[in-house]
Amino acid sequence: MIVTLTLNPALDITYSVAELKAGTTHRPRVYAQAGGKGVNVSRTLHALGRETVAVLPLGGFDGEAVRAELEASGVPHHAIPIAGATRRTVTVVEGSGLATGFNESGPEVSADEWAEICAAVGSLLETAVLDGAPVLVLSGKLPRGVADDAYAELIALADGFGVPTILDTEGAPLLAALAAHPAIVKPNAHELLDATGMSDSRAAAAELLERGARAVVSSNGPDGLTALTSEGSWSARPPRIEGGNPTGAGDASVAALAVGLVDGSPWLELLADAAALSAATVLTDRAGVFDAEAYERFRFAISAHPED
Ligand SMILES: O=P(O)(O)OC[C@H]1O[C@](O)(CO)[C@@H](O)[C@H]1O
Repeated sequence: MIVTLTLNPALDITYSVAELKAGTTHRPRVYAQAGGKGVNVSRTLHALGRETVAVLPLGGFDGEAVRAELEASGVPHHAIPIAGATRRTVTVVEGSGLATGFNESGPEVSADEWAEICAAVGSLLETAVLDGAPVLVLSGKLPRGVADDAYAELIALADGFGVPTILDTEGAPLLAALAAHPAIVKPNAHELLDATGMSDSRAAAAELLERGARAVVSSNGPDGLTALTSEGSWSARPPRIEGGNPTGAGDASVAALAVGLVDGSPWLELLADAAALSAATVLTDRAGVFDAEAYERFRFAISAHPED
């Protein structure tokens, strides 16, 4: 069982246009679906036939739309009602594959709502532990009202059940979480440099390891993924893709990392799979949706290699 938690979910809207031209009117192709990083991870895992549940606070009109879409698409979920209104995230994707995002900041989560979220995660993990070896995935930006050490608190909670965590976030919440020893942190290259204030990715990943992460996997778009642990470093590069939609490609790699953690896969296999799933996600118009045929092809074509 892979439990994902998206503290600031969204009604994810994708506008596909040939080219974005400021100051003009566009008539886009539109997709609207439940989103936020952890939701995309659960959607991917569900499509892979893996057991998952997406935990998310929901409120307001768009929160209802998110809930209805999750019901319709069959992604297992556990919603915690909140007073604030769930946000929208809008991505405009051009034919070239260039994606421009507009991520609203989202609602405030009260202290009581935060306590309910923690209790829900705790009881899901407690049950999941009885059924096997679960993993907890923590993804995305924190909502207002929740302290920067929220992820640290959740990692400690999971640790109490012996459950490893994968964390995909940025900035202060990422840094605050490291001392709680997440099994894997997955910042993208920009977030990695931004969090550490460094200019070299390898040194920045080493810094996160030094501060407590057990493994650092950084994603760098078409350049692929690099993992760093105390045992070594490995990289995998996806095939070159023209066009598509890169939104949610990082979430697909987190889904693959979670599967690898559950299965106990070696890093070479795990990274190659993450690069393949993420590339197969770029090929589709929608975040959190991958091209199954391409995924099978890429899995055999991509191999990871150790870094010096
Ligand atoms: O939590 P944020 O960092 O604002 O990211 C949310 C967004 O990220 C995505 O999951 C893509 O990774 C979008 O679907 C969108 O909902």
